[in-house]
Amino acid sequence: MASSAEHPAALQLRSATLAFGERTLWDGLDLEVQPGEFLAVLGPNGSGKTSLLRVLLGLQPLTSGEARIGGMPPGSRNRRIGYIPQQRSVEPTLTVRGRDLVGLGLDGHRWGIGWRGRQERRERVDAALASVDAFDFGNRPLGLLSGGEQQRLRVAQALVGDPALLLCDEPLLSLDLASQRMVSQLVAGAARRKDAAVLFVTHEINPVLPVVDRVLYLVDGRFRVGTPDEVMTSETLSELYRTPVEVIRLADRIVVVGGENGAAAHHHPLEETT
Ligand SMILES: Nc1ncnc2c1ncn2[C@@H]1O[C@H](COP(=O)(O)OP(=O)(O)OP(=O)(O)O)[C@@H](O)[C@H]1O
Repeated sequence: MASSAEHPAALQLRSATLAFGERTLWDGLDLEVQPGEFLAVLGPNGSGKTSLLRVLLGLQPLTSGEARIGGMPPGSRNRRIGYIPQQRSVEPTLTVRGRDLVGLGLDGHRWGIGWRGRQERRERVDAALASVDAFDFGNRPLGLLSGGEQQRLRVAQALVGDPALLLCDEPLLSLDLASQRMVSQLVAGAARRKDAAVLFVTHEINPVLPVVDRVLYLVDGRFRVGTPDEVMTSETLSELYRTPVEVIRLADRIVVVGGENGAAAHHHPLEETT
């Protein structure tokens, strides 16, 4: 559906440029993401993926161009944005419970006050825990949970406020392959049910391939947006990396080989195929 004043895109960038001093991260980026759409953001280290999320969170102004979230400037509708940070393990001694972490996602919402508010809050946290299948370990201390379990709780925290846009910053890092797939499916399933758009920054496309609608691939100031079939080709990646890169389809996986400046290393093909 085309966006309009009544049905604004979940997110819109027009001629968006971000530069730090002499260094331009991306230039003239036009992008529209519709409610319910899942966009994977790929690119090597330093290509500006996290900076893009910071722009959308209203933490980083664009150098030029325009950004809109649900038709509004970034920063003005942050309550309708869910954010999943990079996976990192918490201290084993951390005694905060999973459900308390999820509840933080509701802070600032109107149902936080009074008995009725507390009741509604509990119901929402319960529903979010159930949606990521974390009910069994929601009462256990965070520090005693596995990385995958912790990340499921971060997904629940991001979803509990009913976001229209979900920003995920490499939420799969350091998870094993099974957990990577599970977290990707949970995010995509929950977002589709609620018609939320997803921007999913990832080093590896394979765990999200079954759920991705389009890919934004950033390399050294250049970028390409399209379906995985359009972007994840030898031709397109060779253009983006400015060196021969070969993309091989193996059943339902994409393997990237070659590339002198790190295309293949960035995709960890060996790790992915073993
Ligand atoms: N506020 C800032 N001032 C100056 N340079 C910055 C600022 N924020 C980010 N950068 C630089 O911009 C570049 C892109 O950073 P960013 O974190 O967006 O990349 P990334 O694609 O997310 O990388 P990674 O995959 O390593 O997380 C980096 O070289 C970073 O040092």
